[in-house]
Amino acid sequence: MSHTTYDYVIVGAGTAGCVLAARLSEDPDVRVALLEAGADEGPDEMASPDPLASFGLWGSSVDWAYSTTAQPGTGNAVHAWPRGKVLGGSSAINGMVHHRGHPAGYDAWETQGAAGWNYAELLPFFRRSETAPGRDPQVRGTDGPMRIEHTPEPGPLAASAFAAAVAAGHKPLEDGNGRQAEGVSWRETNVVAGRRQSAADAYLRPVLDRPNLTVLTRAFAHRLLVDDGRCRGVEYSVAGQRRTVVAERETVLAAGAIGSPHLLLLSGIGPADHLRSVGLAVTADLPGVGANLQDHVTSYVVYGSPEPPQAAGPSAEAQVVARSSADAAPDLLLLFVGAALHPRWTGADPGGFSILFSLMDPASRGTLRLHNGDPTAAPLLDPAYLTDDRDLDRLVAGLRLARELGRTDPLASRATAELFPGTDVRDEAACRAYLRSTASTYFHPVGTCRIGTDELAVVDPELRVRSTAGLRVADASVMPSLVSAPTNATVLAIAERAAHLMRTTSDA
Ligand SMILES: Cc1cc2nc3c(=O)[nH]c(=O)nc-3n(C[C@H](O)[C@H](O)[C@H](O)COP(=O)(O)OP(=O)(O)OC[C@H]3O[C@@H](n4cnc5c(N)ncnc54)[C@H](O)[C@@H]3O)c2cc1C
Repeated sequence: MSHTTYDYVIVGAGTAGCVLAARLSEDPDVRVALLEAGADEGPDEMASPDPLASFGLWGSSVDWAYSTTAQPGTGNAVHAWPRGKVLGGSSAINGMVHHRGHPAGYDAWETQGAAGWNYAELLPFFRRSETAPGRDPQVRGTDGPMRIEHTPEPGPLAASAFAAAVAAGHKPLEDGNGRQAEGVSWRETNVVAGRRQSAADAYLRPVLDRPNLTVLTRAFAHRLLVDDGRCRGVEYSVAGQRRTVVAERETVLAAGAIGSPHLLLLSGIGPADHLRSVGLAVTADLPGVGANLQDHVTSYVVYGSPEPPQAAGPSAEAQVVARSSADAAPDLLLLFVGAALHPRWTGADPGGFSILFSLMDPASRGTLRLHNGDPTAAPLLDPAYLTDDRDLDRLVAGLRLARELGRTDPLASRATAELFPGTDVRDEAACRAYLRSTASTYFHPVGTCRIGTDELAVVDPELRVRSTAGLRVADASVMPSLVSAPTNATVLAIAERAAHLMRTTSDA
């Protein structure tokens, strides 16, 4: 087996891994290796600025193509869980929305035991990640790698949706990522000059010529090398050849909310009973690994419209952060889409429009578990959608809010009919049944290696794995709970902070 030695070994070149590789290799005296199971490039559709075009990437060479276990809370449906497998990871196949969400979602992390993880502490790292010209520089970045272009001029339908949201009582915000986050704003996207800007485009490609940075693609990590309580590196394979890579300082898992807990479990770090049940030796009994799995659930109201179909490409769309009840935290996100979506992401028709409504802080919690000890076998993914009844109640409130928008002018006069759920779905029981049969993923699993200090925490507030020296996790898996926005901007900030922590805190 060939061995190569670096200071830092990062597993996974997704959103977080690209940030970590770029930031850690800024110091010319450290040697950084970045391992990625996918290739360096993928199909041309990856560059498309049209979020709906990303459906075409599902099941392609750049998708892990996971699926959930059958979900009793959504009529026993099995939900497709695409995840990026290419430089840029899921940021190379996602919907490109750039949104932080409401500060309350971050402050809740600290309340749950993630000391020092709140919005105020993360703000410098959000700012460091982006360049948002024309925005308030106290809260938005001015020189970060992720460039946020001005929102394009809205088409008539999108302008009507924004105006209807204001007429329905949602506060108009000049910047949805600015000082105020609750209300209606124009969605920002990771699109630059008409092309997707993944984390690889923003962070990694510009620094690929650094002599102290080695990027290994098609390098599939099988397990961590743990010796005497310390992680020494990673065993991986390229084209069927087994290799090891040694980390003299630290190994960082940035393999995502599925990949990172999966690798910990395959390395014997996780709940001892579960590891033994699949025949793996226990390296460290860490019961929280793979627990706390959660995901945003979404459904939609769809209207027919005589309007000409919206041109594909970067478009201005209205988004609303709202509350399911006056005493709730901001827990609903409504997103206007200028196409008639088919249920559960099975396609879209160009005529008509949709209002997605999503529950942003679900109470339901599920698990990621090993099927067996084979690293190439997909793990069992059970997000336990809508198993906590409070989630369904709040989603019913989301349906009500979305319909209220659809009934409000000037949007109402642009709709011909409510196609889904349809006007016969009215009473509480019918709405609940509609939601159980249509609710699906918003593609934002998190939480499987949660930050904290209690028994079930996987990493401490410096992101060090609680059982094993020389090992951190820095990606979507460390989020204790979901925030009121899609997760990519949050992961950029987590990884920015992780790079800072790695430079300033010891690894033991
Ligand atoms: C279809 C879809 C739409 C989305 N839409 C949006 C959106 O519009 N806006 C938004 O903010 N968020 C969106 N998200 C979510 C967002 O993209 C993710 O939360 C974010 O990219 C997660 O970053 P990460 O670094 O944690 O993981 P990832 O970006 O998934 O990176 C993990 C990387 O690790 C690699 N890896 C995993 N296991 C191994 C292994 N064993 N060996 C080597 N490499 C490995 C993977 O190939 C991947 O490149 C969407 C996600 C999807 C899938």
